[in-house]
Amino acid sequence: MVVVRRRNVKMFTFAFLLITVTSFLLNYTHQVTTTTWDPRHLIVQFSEHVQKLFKYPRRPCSCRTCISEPGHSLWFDQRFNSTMQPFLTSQNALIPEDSYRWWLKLQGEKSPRSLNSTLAELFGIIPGDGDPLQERGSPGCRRCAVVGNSGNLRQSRYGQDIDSHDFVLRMNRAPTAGYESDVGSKTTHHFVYPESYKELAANVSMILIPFKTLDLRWVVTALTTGTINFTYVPVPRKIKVKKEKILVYNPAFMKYIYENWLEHHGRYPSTGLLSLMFALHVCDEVNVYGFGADSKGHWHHYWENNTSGGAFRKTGVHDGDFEFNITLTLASIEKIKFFKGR
Ligand SMILES: CC(=O)N[C@H]1[C@H]([C@H](O)[C@H](O)CO)O[C@](OP(=O)(O)OC[C@H]2O[C@@H](n3ccc(N)nc3=O)[C@H](O)[C@@H]2O)(C(=O)O)C[C@@H]1O
Ligand SMILES: CC(=O)N[C@@H]1[C@@H](O[C@@H]2O[C@H](CO)[C@H](O)[C@H](O)[C@H]2O)[C@@H](O)[C@@H](CO)O[C@H]1O
Repeated sequence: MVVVRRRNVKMFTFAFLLITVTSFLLNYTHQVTTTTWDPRHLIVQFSEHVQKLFKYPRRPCSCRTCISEPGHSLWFDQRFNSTMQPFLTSQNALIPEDSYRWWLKLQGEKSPRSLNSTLAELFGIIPGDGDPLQERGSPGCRRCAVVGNSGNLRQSRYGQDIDSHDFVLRMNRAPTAGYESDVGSKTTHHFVYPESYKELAANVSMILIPFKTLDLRWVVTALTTGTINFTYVPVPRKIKVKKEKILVYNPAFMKYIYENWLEHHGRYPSTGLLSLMFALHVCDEVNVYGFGADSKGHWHHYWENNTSGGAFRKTGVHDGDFEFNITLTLASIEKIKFFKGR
């Protein structure tokens, strides 16, 4: 009798543990899995989940709702992959072959230099040891504002609201001086590529988005010899930003966005979408400003007076409409808050 009862307790404990661990691991990876009872498949899946769990432990989040939480929207869960790494770092400078081949075509670079030696040279100059925004294990609720460059920010009076975030992400040539009441004055991270570079305040992290090998080499020369001054347009020979403040966007993360989120629309993602997706992966709450047209249908920049500029929609590189729909869908499922401006 006692033996039977003990066996029952053991079996119950084993079944309970199996169910708990499996559901925790499946939940953890955010993947939409189809049920299959092939034992080999289950073992492979199980070991992959365990590996991911140890490699990418989930950061505790104390917001009311946290972006990476699965189970709220199938559309989101099917696209969001929390294991994708937004930065290249000195410790993680490997780009998978397929991502590299895709990336090489973005700007049709003729005879590119070796990527490995370029990255080795780059990480010999910049520390490239990650970003405090990314430090896992730090508790709390990371509130991020992503500020695009749309003219709909004019007269919006969003400035104070934007500045109240822990992290404020801006991009390209976006100025704050003179526009503080509408766009705020705080910047923690600024996304640029050589052709859109502007000098940043000393406390701002520069996130380089490389679209070609030359962009990575440009950072090296802009910090040293000053030899590169032209890519497809003139670019600054020298930059003042401190080496410690430079972070490098991961081309494999760009490809993930292009495939999972853009579903191959356009030639490659815009800086706005790259910044928004970056925020979704490193912040707990994301509020989006300065995306889309203004109330009159103009697509100009907030610092431009010529409202018929329309540069963002007119380029043949990005699918502005599809990108904007992603933003609206994210807002409709309450993963982000979208501030439409004026
Ligand atoms: C002529 C041209 O090439 N314009 C491109 C410019 C240009 O290269 C830089 O401004 C140079 O400093 O860069 C882009 O973008 P741009 O610098 O215009 O804007 C950054 C991001 O803000 C969002 N945006 C902008 C204006 C607007 N009316 N609505 C918006 O939603 C978009 O998400 C956009 O990505 C870029 O890098 O993506 C995309 C633009 O197409
Ligand atoms: C207006 C246009 O199509 N310019 C392209 C240029 O695209 C721009 O690239 C930027 C990154 O370098 C950024 O993505 C911006 O949003 C794009 O408009 C490049 O593709 C360039 C490559 O040689 O060709 C220009 O004609």
